[in-house]
Amino acid sequence: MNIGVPREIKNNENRVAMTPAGVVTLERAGHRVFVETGAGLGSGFTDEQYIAAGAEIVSTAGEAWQQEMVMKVKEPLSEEYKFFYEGLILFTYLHLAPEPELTKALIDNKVVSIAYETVQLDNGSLPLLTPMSEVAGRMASQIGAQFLEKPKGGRGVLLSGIPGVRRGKVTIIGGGVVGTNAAKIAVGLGADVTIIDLNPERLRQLDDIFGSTINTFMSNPLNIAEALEESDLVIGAVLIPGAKAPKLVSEEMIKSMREGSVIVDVAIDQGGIFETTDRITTHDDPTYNRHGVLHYAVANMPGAVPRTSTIGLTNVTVPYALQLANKGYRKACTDNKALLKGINTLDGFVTYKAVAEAHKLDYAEVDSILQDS
Ligand SMILES: NC(=O)C1=CN([C@@H]2O[C@H](COP(=O)(O)OP(=O)(O)OC[C@H]3O[C@@H](n4cnc5c(N)ncnc54)[C@H](O)[C@@H]3O)[C@@H](O)[C@H]2O)C=CC1
Ligand SMILES: CC(=O)C(=O)O
Repeated sequence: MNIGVPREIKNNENRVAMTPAGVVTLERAGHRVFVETGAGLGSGFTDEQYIAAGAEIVSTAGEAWQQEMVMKVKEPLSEEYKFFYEGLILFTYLHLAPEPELTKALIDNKVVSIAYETVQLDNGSLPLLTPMSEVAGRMASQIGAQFLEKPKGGRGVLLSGIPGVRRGKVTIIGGGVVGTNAAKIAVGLGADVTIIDLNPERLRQLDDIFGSTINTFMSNPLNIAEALEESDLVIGAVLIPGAKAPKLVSEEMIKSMREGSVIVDVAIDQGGIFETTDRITTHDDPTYNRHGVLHYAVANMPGAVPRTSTIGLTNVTVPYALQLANKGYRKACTDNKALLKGINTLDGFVTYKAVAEAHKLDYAEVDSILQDS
């Protein structure tokens, strides 16, 4: 199969969908990889390294996009929709629930879109989301600590406190991969950490992992409201796979927070869990102030640490890309049910229920389309 790897064009998105090591894996299996010139530079991979690995360098995005399968990191931006064509296999993060226009463009052009974030194993885990959630979770506490500094607009709180002065309070809503990794860093910084989750079993696991270094609470509006009133930093880390994030924090709750507190809505890629994170920010201009609270809502946080992120991402995506390339998407997805769950649009239909519900579009069972065609 011919595989294209375009350069990412989102603001400060320095990751790339394939490393030279990934090229070697695919090339040895008999596939050709076409990398847009300069695509790897942000992650420290030169064109020469790709050529040495067996890739062909193409000078335009169009040439990378005209291949049978395109691998990307972030969802295509509107200026990339013109590259869609019927039957294109697009393997990337998509986050379609908050993206009606992208969903429509994929359907109209009958793209076979396979979203990294909905590839799901039988145990419910999301193997192609996990490494980036690890990165974003760890970054969330680091970023929150930074924006709590006065010159950055925060209330001037040092999360660790010092002897004689109390520690800063961090509340993490959602105790999955992002939440756990955010907690690791926040605990390491010496903060007073609370994790709120809806799943009692998950709260038990967190209690086992962190012991008395954290507090755990069941997710309900009262517990969230009480935690927010006294938090310096709140991290949004909830996910319902494929669906729009639930708005768990109301504008009233934000108003109850102290001036200069910070929220980091990691779940913004699925629409965000705060009523007031009604817009996505960028690494260039990452925060805005609402009711005296600094809001950070960058949807591609790992793009800021591309060396770590690109390697972490491709470690997990390349084995799935190899299955798609070796067998074609129909057989690969029929043989591997985790990959099948990744298909969000096919033959002009939305095949992921939560996405269809988010846009009030007809939903078609992916199995039935694969059988019919
Ligand atoms: N902004 C960015 O750059 C990035 C964003 N993300 C996003 O971060 C979000 C979280 O991802 P993961 O941690 O990997 O998901 P996960 O599935 O590991 O964890 C989600 C957690 O939310 C909990 N949850 C569900 N409903 C809840 C509720 N009503 N109240 C409290 N907790 C609830 C679940 O029980 C689970 O523990 C996703 O939207 C993901 O796409 C991930 C990586 C980068
Ligand atoms: C998960 C995701 O969207 C990202 O890493 O940018």
